[in-house]
Amino acid sequence: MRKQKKKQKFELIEQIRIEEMVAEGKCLARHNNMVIFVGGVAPGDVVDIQVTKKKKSFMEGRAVQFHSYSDLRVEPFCEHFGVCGGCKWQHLSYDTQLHYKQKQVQDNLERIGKVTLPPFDPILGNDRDRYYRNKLEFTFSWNGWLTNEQINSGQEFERRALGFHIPGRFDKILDIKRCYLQPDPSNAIRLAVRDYALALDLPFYDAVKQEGFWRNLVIRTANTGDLMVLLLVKWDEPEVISGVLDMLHERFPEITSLQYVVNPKLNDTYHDQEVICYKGSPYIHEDMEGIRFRVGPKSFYQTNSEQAYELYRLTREFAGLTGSELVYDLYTGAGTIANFVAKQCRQVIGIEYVPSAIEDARINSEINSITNTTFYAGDMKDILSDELIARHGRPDVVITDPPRAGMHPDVVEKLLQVHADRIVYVSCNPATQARDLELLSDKYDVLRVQPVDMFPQTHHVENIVLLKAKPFTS
Ligand SMILES: C[S@@+](CC[C@H](N)C(=O)[O-])C[C@H]1O[C@@H](n2cnc3c(N)ncnc32)[C@H](O)[C@@H]1O
Repeated sequence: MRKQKKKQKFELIEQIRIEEMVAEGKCLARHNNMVIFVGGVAPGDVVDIQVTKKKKSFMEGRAVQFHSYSDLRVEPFCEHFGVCGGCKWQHLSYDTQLHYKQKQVQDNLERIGKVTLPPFDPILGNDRDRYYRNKLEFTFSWNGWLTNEQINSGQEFERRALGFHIPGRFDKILDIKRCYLQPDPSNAIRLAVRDYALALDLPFYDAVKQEGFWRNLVIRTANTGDLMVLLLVKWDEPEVISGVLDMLHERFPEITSLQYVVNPKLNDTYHDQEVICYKGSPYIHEDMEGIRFRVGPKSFYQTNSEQAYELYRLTREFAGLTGSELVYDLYTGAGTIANFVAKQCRQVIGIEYVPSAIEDARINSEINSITNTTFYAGDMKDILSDELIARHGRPDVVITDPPRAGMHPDVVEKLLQVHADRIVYVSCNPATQARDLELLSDKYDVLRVQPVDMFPQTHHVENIVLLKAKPFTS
């Protein structure tokens, strides 16, 4: 018989003052020269901490009792705060959030990057600190998460749920009453689908047994007014699928794209599944300065349209384009930056791992009559090769927007060899960006740093850095 691992019980540290906000939205306190990382608190709170993990140089814990609250706190506006995995910084005012995001970028660049930095531009906040997302994905569950209050109330609650994952739990879903992330009619659509499904006898998904009919619901609201709803179910049940989609069509005439997927697989990804367009168009469109981006049910598009525009506008400004430049757009996704800057330069080469994103990138050039873009699909470290550079020429400007892990060392090495005059480095992870900046620092100076907030109420921050090639010294 397998032995049950005994859960170690660590100490309770009483009446400790939270000092600072640090990486990943955690706060830091100190006890007997040991650092403790705690979530869900604010600098200035005085709390009792139950230690949950102990390492040589740090501990992790959770606040179990509050003795006094920080002045930085505000009342969270969402009833799901503290349970739901999103919007974990709602207990801080938006100005405080921006302050800590800017600090997070500065600390990382100074501590890890160890490069000479110019004065930072102040973080660009989002005018809209709620309802800023254009896409949300909800999950059905046969056995939703009950809060402590619900359990302690002794009442019976509907266990079937449609909502978001509890942090760290693949199998537990919080039924969402109202979400403040996506504009109307997102909440009304989700609740209508939930009520429709509850009234029928078909099972909500069980993520442990990997069975159940109702799986996921994706809602996309574009800045053009287009609205896409995508329903995912486990097996084909034509009458039920038509029933729910007809109900949506009737109640929400603003839906421009109504689609569904029968996903019989064990996992939720549908990129390899057929999407059936039930009513309306198979696509929605986003708009940026008159450039239309076609977004299909499987396409990637930045989830905050308003701030994506600000991010791209600043990226283009940092690139200092005059019309004559050859630009390489690394990690181009659906070619959004490449197409956005194309009219201000001679030619853009976009490179991206995902072939379907590259198809979108090409289509987006085509529908906007952009003829000076060329896109390649493949791993950056293979595609960004001597052969590619011989074919297209040495870039004047490189724009790079890698995933959270940053750039592969071979890619950084290639950029050092290529030695473009300017690199605009867009990043969603200041720690890996700082690491890469240090690697580039032999040949590049940092000229500008501009954090941008794409995700209010969370600790996430985007950062744009302009690097300029140092003059050759031989
Ligand atoms: C942060 S996104 C940038 C998207 C795009 N610049 C935009 O603004 O929409 C990073 C992109 O890098 C791509 N990617 C990740 N690893 C890659 C690799 N090894 N080679 C090429 N592309 C990669 C991902 O598929 C993703 O589209």
